[in-house]
Amino acid sequence: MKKIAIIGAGSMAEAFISGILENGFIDKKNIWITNNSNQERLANLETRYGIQTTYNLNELFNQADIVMLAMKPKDVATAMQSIREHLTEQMLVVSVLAGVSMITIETLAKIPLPIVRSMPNTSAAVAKSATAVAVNQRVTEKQLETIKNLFRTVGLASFVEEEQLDAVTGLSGSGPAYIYYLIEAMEKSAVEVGLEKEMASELIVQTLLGAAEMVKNSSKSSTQLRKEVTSPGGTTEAGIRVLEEHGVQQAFISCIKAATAQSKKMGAELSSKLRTAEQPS
Ligand SMILES: NC(=O)C1=CN([C@@H]2O[C@H](COP(=O)(O)OP(=O)(O)OC[C@H]3O[C@@H](n4cnc5c(N)ncnc54)[C@H](OP(=O)(O)O)[C@@H]3O)[C@@H](O)[C@H]2O)C=CC1
Ligand SMILES: O=C(O)[C@@H]1CCC=N1
Repeated sequence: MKKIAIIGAGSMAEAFISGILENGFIDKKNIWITNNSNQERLANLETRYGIQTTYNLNELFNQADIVMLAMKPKDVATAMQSIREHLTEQMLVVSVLAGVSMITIETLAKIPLPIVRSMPNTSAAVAKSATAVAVNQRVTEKQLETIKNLFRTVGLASFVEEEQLDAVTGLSGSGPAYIYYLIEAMEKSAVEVGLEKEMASELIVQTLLGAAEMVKNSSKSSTQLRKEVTSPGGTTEAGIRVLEEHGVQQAFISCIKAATAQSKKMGAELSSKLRTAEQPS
């Protein structure tokens, strides 16, 4: 049975744990987690999921097969400094960090390691993450199998080139937030057009699920499916005209480009900081 040690106990780590436990891929006795200092958060996770929490790094890393890095990118250098003496070349390091390259992680670890750079999303909590994964050349065939199983336990997982991960981050890593933003707008408008909140919420969710299933299962493009809803001179046409007038589609395109650029920027800033720190003064 695999043991996983998770460093960082925030939203992404919790979504992952919840998804893993739902499918029983790793037993809760073998899911270990730590954070920086928020003891209350660890106690809460322990109570809710029955997983193991500790600030004792010997206990955390003892016989760990997988080490998951789940802190914010800005905290990775400090975190790696405290954990690196516990890492061994046999441990598979799985990062979910936006923007941070495998080379940066290896530089911080100071030892050669099998590394997986992934970009899941918080829908891992309901086993519906859209995850993209890149691996370095030290990852063995057996570890590759483990990774496939791990990520497929929490949703869909595709292997990509590392260069593509910033774009994946802008698209599907941040993606749930764009959809929640749309839902927020639909909820507000539902009340304004006179619908009761709870009922409107059910209609919105079902509409999104239905549209997603249609795109997934139909041979028609999303454009074609949209056109089929839009009767000439009808309600949809009136609504879409307003979206077009406000440049909503273009705004979404710019949004995904901005998020992609931010992922690249965070990674570049971190590696430039590391280079500066390495230079002799
Ligand atoms: N949220 C999301 O939708 C997604 C996030 N990600 C990536 O996941 C990572 C985590 O994001 P998220 O869960 O949202 O972040 P959160 O801010 O919710 O959680 C960050 C966690 O990291 C811990 N931490 C900070 N410094 C250290 C340290 N030195 N040692 C150990 N733990 C530390 C914090 O502990 P404490 O509370 O004690 O300070 C906290 O538990 C990020 O790198 C992000 O890019 C990827 C995909 C989606
Ligand atoms: O906002 C962020 O930086 C993280 C990465 C992808 C989703 N959340």
